[in-house]
Amino acid sequence: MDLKSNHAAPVLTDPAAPINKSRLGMHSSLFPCSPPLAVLPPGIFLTIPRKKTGILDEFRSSIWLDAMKSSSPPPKKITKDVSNEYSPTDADVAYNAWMAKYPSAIASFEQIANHAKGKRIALFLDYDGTLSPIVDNPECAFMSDAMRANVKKVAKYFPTAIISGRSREKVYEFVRLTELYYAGSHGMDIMGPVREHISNDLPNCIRSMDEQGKEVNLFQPAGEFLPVIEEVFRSLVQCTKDIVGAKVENNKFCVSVHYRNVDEKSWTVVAQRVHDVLKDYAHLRLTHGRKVLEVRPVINWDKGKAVTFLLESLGLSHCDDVLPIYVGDDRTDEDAFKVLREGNRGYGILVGSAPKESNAAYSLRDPLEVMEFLKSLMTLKK
Ligand SMILES: O=P(O)(O)OC[C@H]1O[C@H](O[C@H]2O[C@H](CO)[C@@H](O)[C@H](O)[C@H]2O)[C@H](O)[C@@H](O)[C@@H]1O
Repeated sequence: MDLKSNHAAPVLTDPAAPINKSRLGMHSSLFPCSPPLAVLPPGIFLTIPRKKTGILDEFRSSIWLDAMKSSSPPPKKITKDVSNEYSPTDADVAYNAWMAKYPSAIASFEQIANHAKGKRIALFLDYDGTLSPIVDNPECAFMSDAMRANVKKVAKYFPTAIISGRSREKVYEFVRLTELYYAGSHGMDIMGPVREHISNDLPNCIRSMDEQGKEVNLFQPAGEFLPVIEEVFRSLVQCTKDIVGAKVENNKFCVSVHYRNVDEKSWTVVAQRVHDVLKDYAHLRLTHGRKVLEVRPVINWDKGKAVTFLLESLGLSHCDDVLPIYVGDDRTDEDAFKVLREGNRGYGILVGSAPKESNAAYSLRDPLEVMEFLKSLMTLKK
């Protein structure tokens, strides 16, 4: 299949029109109505990108720039006047209204605990900005030992998975806990427990070994894209090398172009260069993360689908007594929040202190609060 074409512009949002799924080399049993995989999301299919020229015109350039600017707002500061008396600003009022809509998962813990009564919790955790603080250098986004210890403890009581935009190998290097399940590349690379009916039905799901030599299922729905992603990674490195502060990260099934350390005046240059490379790849799309442009295959797969897949792999689908909880800070985590909200199954918890619309039900300010929340969760152990 030709994953490269010179007639399309990179897709900025998920377009709708499906094309023949067999072109992706996937077995038809991946698709709906084939029990026992009926809980898996509807088919993984490619979509037809909009035809466009290779020029990032002024209008679209400003849309990119707005999205880039809003992608990682600074944490909320409480305003005090000079006499040190609290004087709420419009921003404070907006923040309080936002907190009323997305209450603190710590302050509302009793409510969460009541809902969890008689249920088995399944925990899903994002990595960057959730378990580790956001830092300038992505190579240095280490989680604290205290956080690692708490994740380890919580995983003793509840099945726990990390779902990250990083490559699975990289996120494992950071977390280094063997008792967890890992999904890298925004859920496009999942290592989960062995479940015969899944590996038998999905050609992109193979039996493999984890670091400890334990048998696992490895599901890589975008496997066919590996060479294209490699090629795009190299092109992006090449074409951004003269932009001071730009950094391109290979996340295996997706590529991150970081502009956190690029002077804001050059953000449009970053956008233009990424656009210039992607215009030749009709089957890649672009999403925005926290001061990062993320290039990924146009397949119908995201963190939400990864949650559904893992619940199925863990034998926790179709169970009324399971309460999935997903904690994440980024736009890509919204897909997972949405799956939980729409299925009325559990809670999304948004990490952050800058008001934004979300499909989450609760919020936590930062990774420190995430750790406090994990400690509280442990009080619910059976
Ligand atoms: O899904 P996640 O685990 O949250 O991964 C999303 C991206 O996280 C990383 O980038 C972000 O964190 C960096 C370190 O704090 C920060 O420098 C960067 O600005 C953030 O966007 C990671 O480097 C990306 O590859 C992930 O896609």
